[in-house]
Order: sequence, then structure tokens, then C-alpha cells
Amino acid sequence: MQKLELTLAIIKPHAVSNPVVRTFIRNILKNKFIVVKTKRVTLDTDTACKFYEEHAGKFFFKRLTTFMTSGCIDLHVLGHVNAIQMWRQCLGPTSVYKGQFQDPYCLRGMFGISDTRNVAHGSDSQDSAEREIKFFFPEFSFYQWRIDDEEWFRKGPITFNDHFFQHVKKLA
Ligand SMILES: Nc1ncnc2c1ncn2[C@@H]1O[C@H](COP(=O)(O)OP(=O)(O)OP(=O)(O)O)[C@@H](O)[C@H]1O
Repeated sequence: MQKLELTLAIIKPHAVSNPVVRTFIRNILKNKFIVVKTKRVTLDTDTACKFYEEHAGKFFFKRLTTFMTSGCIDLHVLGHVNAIQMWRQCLGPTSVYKGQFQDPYCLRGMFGISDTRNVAHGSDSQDSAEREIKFFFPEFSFYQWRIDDEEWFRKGPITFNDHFFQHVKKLA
């Protein structure tokens, strides 16, 4: 049986505040992933700087942290056998301009405004997924999570097989 992989998706402020983009992303999440946990928060500057500390000193750091504190963000823990790569594939390249040329149907290609306002974040490895999920969901237990029961996440057609759900039940 394949192991369930988790990743952290952050929907950035300009995407959360746009109902069309928000609904589009929500449909992707509910059709392609199991949404394990979700919450909406507004970051303060200290938290944003800590989350992006690996970029401290880079020319875009101030711009990035100011943007990330400018409105609500949506945090989602996503599950799939290949969650990290799949979500990053949905996002497309960091550079919106590259996205528009390489894969015009990726989220950043379609809805990105600039390299900073590039729609959403996705963990880039299993280690960073674990660190980032714990950062925003300190209470999260990797062995005792449950499938989020928000109505709009439950409605969608989820196309996972029985083995997958048995595995999910065992973990929950
Ligand atoms: N050259 C740049 N100019 C402006 N903003 C940038 C630039 N490079 C990165 N950023 C911002 O910093 C964030 C983190 O950068 P990183 O290099 O980790 O990109 P990523 O791994 O593609 O994106 P993310 O970590 O957000 O999923 C990017 O999502 C983007 O908002």
C-alpha cells in the first residue's frame, strides 16, 4: 500500500481576497487532494519573517513579508500519495512570467500578478512539509489527523481507491 504524503499549501492574500481565484483553487483542492486540515489566519510581521527566514537578506524579503501580512491567508494541509509534487505542479514555477510561457494553465501562470504575488506556496520536500505544517498547526499529530469535515471539502468527487481510504482510516 502506498503511503499518504502531506504538504502545506498557503493561499496568498491576493488570491484569498479574489472570489474567482479562491473558488478555482478550492475546486482543485477538493478534486485532487484530501484536505486534512484548513484554517484562515492573518500573519503578523514576526511570524511572516520567521516563516520565510531562509530568505532574510534577499532583495525581495521585505516585499514578501509585507505582502504576506497584508490580508488573510488560507492554510491547507493536503494529503495525496504524491502531494508535494502534485501541488507544486498545480502552482507552476515561482516566476509568474515563466509560468505563463511554460505552463499557461498552472495557477501562477493564470492568476499570478508578480513574482511575489504568485498565488500560493507549496512545501518543497517532506522535511519542509513537516516543519511548515508544525509551524502553522503546532497541535498537529502526523499520526492522528482526521479528514477535515468542512462541507465544501466533502462534496467533491474524490477519486482515490479503497486501499487509500483504508490507509487513511488506519491513520485517523
Ligand atoms: N525573485 C523574486 N522576486 C520576488 N519575490 C520572490 C522572488 N523569488 C521568490 N520570491 C517570493 O518568495 C517566495 C519563496 O521563494 P522560493 O524561492 O522558496 O519559491 P518557491 O519554492 O517556488 O515558492 P514557495 O516556497 O512560496 O512555494 C516565493 O513564493 C515568492 O513569493
